[in-house]
Amino acid sequence: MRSFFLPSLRARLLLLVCLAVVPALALALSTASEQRRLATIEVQDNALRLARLAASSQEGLFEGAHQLLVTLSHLSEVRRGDAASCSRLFADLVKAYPLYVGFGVIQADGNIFCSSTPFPRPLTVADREYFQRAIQTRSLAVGEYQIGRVSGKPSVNFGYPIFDDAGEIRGVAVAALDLSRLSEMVKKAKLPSGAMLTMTDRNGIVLVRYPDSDKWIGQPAPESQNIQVILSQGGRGEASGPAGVPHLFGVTRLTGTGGEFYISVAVPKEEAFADADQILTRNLLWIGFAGLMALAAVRIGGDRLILREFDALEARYRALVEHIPAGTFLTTLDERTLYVSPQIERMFNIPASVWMSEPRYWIKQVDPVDQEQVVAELHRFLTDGEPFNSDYRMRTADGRLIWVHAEAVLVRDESGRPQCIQGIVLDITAHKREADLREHQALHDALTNLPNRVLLRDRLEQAILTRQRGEKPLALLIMDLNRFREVNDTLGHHHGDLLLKQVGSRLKEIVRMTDTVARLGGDEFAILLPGESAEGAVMASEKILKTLERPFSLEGQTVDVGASIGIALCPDHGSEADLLIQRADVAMYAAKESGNSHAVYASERDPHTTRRLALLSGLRQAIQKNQLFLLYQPKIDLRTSRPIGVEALVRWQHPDLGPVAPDQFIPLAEQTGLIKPLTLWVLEEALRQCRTWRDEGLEVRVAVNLSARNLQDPHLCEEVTWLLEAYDLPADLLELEITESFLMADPVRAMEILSELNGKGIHLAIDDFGIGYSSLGYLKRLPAAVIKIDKSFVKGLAEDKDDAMIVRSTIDLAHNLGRKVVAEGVESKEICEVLASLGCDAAQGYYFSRPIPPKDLSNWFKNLPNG
Ligand SMILES: Nc1nc2c(ncn2[C@@H]2O[C@@H]3COP(=O)(O)O[C@H]4[C@@H](O)[C@H](n5cnc6c(=O)[nH]c(N)nc65)O[C@@H]4COP(=O)(O)O[C@H]3[C@H]2O)c(=O)[nH]1
Repeated sequence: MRSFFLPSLRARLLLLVCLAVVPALALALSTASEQRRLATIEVQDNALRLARLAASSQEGLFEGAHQLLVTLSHLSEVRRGDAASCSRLFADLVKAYPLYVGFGVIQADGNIFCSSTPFPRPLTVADREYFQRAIQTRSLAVGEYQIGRVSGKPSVNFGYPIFDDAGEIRGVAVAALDLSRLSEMVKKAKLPSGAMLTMTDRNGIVLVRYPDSDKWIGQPAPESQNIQVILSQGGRGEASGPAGVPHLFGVTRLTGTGGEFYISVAVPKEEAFADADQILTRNLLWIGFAGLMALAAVRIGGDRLILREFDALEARYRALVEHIPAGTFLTTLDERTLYVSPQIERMFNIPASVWMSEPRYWIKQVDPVDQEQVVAELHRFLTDGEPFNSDYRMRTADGRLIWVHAEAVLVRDESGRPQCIQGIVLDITAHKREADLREHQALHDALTNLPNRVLLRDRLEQAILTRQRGEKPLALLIMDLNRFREVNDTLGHHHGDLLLKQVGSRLKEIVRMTDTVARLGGDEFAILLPGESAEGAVMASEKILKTLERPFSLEGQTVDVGASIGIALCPDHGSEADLLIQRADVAMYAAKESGNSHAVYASERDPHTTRRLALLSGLRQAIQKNQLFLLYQPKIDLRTSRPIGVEALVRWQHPDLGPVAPDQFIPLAEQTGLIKPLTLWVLEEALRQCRTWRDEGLEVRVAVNLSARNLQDPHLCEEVTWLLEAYDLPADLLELEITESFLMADPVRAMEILSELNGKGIHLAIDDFGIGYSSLGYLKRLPAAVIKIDKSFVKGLAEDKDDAMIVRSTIDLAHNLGRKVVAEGVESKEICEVLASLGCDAAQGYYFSRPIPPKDLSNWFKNLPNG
């Protein structure tokens, strides 16, 4: 990570400094260029001025030569044709005019007539251009560079025609200008340093050159080819000078001289630009110096003031990145790893160099099971720019499979273009394991490890959905154990837990793999049977009940528990999970109440159907608004034929539905909890009536029915006692009838409550005896004084031998246990007599009286034979 971006930062700072220097550099260069341009103009102007100055002085010289020759051409020595005197004159004249190397006269044929310099043999100059032109033009002609044939010196000759009196040309007077002397004159011109003044003839041959005149006279001037061009530019220009060195030129042409001469002043460009170049050099030095200073400042100061800060920042960032409990990474857009933090190296035991070794290396480590998902999510991330956020499995170097949580974002530049991918990776294996465990715990029962209600509901929903697609039936069984409470209360919770575990194991053993066994809480289990019809569900229930018949061994204690199973079917009883659970529950209670071990849901027994819900709300109001009333049916002693008490039987006059039989609303009240207020209402009403009768002098024991739910009410005994006290009645004037099958639903609890009630002196009777199959041992322990034989046995007493046998053995059994027997449903004298013959103590039934209102009962009592 170190120096990951600092070098580039430093380089960028240095680059900034360099960029800052560029404008200064450009300014210096453009200034220098301007200065050079101005210097060029100035130097060329100056050169031209000097050239013109030199030209005008040369023109004066040439004019002097012209005058001199005109004068000479008129001298008598010249005109007389005396060569000797002419030569002498010219010899003297040379001394007087040191600028000339010689004077002479040339005859019209070109032969030299006389000369300031003696010449031993005849010489001709007829070929000289100046001579020819002087004759042709009949005026002054100036020649080109030449080496004098008489003087042997370099010169430029002036020729002027000599006319005779007739105006004919007799010859040409000549003056040879000494070029070396001419150069001497030029020396006086004030030339700028390094400048060069040159005079050339029309052939570009140097006549005069300062400096180095001796070297150049008679030589072709290098710049001569450009002279015409420069002249065409107004006399200012640029050309290569001696040794090819570029020069700035000022050039002028000598006019009115009778010849063609050029004077130029040339300054080497180097000299011309010396000032500008010097300034440029100085400026460049300053800029360079300033740049170097800035670079040094950036390198030293930048490092100290800025980069050190960045370094510290980077170190802090690195410390943070490398110490957070997550690995961080940076990749290119084509997933080439640029950086992985040490956490990632440790997490996978794979060094950073391996991660970086090839593009998309990381994807190889993803578990093949998750690869497709990861690649798809990555594709979405890279195309849509949505943050990458995913959990998947990856393989470590040592082959372990770990769960990781990865998040990544695209890092963008200022214009929003993605530059690279940055992200974090967390090892969530432990977390995942915990979450799985938590999920398992949330969905399973801790004791049995079976699915709990939540998971059952979920699976049920799934099964319903699958069924809808496949049109397969589905059965839900809800089961609770019959004697679980007994085990719990007698052997303790530990044994209760063991029992539940064993029940769970047995249930799991006998169901199919596709079935679900769940514990709903307490001793309640559910079994989900997908694809099972009603017949199949009944068979499964029987199988379950059979497997539970085998005794359970709980740490040496052997217990028997039965169970009740309610069955609900999809779609017959509903297509919603909650409804099916509720209906299987209803069926289970129905099974319990009916004394059967299993029952399929039937809407008639369901308190939740529409009619039942309407009844339920009506019943609630009926209790509050006194729409209930009691009828009383007497019980007759079969030996004395005297009444021994009455049974209070509740009636409901529904405002819309008319009379509603207790068979319809008592189970409803039991299933919904309304039974408690209802029982209290009946108890109070019956005791109030008993009080009234007593006040009227009629001492009659009133029997009130209790239901199974009343036996689970811990306040029952207290409330009954309170009512007896409230109506100031002795406890033995109250009898409580409890149906045998209710007792068997929770025998331990029933025993407790009955003992408590009995302890208060209240009479107890077991109702509907014979259908609940109570064990003899249990019956023996019950504190009930009376056993009421169910009317279903009594009815068939005259014809059915089995019924007669049951009634007889019940009477015998009861008597052996010291209990009285009351027969219910006695409708005829014949049955009454059979019962009496069997030793039955008392009877109740239509034969004696139907259930009647209390005032009718008072009359009934009074009308008895022994009234
Ligand atoms: N066929 C026939 N029936 C006879 C004869 N003699 C009496 N009965 C009927 O037999 C039932 C006797 O009451 P049960 O067995 O306790 O059965 C009762 C009892 O379990 C329940 N019940 C009635 N009142 C109450 C109450 O106040 N509280 C509770 N918890 N249950 C009650 O409702 C059941 C039905 O009550 P009822 O309809 O009043 O029906 C009464 C009564 O009218 C007869 O000779 N032949």
